[in-house]
Amino acid sequence: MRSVEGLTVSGLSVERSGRRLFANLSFAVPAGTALAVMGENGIGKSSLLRTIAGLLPKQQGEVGLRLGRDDDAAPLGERAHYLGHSNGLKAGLTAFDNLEFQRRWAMGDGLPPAAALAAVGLSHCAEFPAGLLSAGQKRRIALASLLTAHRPLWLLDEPATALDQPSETLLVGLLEAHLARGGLAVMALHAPLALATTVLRLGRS
Ligand SMILES: Nc1ncnc2c1ncn2[C@@H]1O[C@H](COP(=O)(O)OP(=O)(O)OP(=O)(O)O)[C@@H](O)[C@H]1O
Repeated sequence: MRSVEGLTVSGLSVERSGRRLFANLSFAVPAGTALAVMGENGIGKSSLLRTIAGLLPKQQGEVGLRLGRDDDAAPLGERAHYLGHSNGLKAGLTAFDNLEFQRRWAMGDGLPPAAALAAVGLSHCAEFPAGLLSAGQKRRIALASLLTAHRPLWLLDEPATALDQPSETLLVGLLEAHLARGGLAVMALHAPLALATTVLRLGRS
């Protein structure tokens, strides 16, 4: 596959527990665009995202992120945010402290926690322990963490889970701003978002 400025996946094969999920999968996600990975439960959407993030081994193939920047040679995982089904929040820490922790852990050069909370409309929850927040509020805190460190590739597994319609609109706004800055997104989705995406539909081989 011809290399593009963006994410390139070529000839990817992944197995879990000895069962092949997909083989020889190739696609490209140009900078400034989003890819929606769709398909039935258990088909391998999360596994694909985790493989791109470097969290799961691949049997064959290549995954590369080239953006024409100085850090092109850096590990992809250091240039990506991965948001899985779990929000990755520490229940006993406040919303603010969760974001501060994640910002430091990612050596973040993005928004400070107060601004990230404001961006997802949760300034009033700053001092709440994350464990006491509602499911949708937790998801919004997880989305706020994307803003605390500039990373070009967002790997989002069903990012709209637990979000009400206004929050889903907020998510789309965050994505649009990220893509407008030349970022990329690969998302596992069951229902399309109100956002222009290319669709990769995984099926049984
Ligand atoms: N830790 C694991 N060990 C072994 N097999 C696993 C593991 N996690 C998932 N699998 C298997 O890998 C397959 C793909 O799972 P995956 O979570 O990638 O699917 P998915 O398309 O994201 O599903 P869903 O829409 O339900 O979230 C499933 O058959 C699942 O049972």
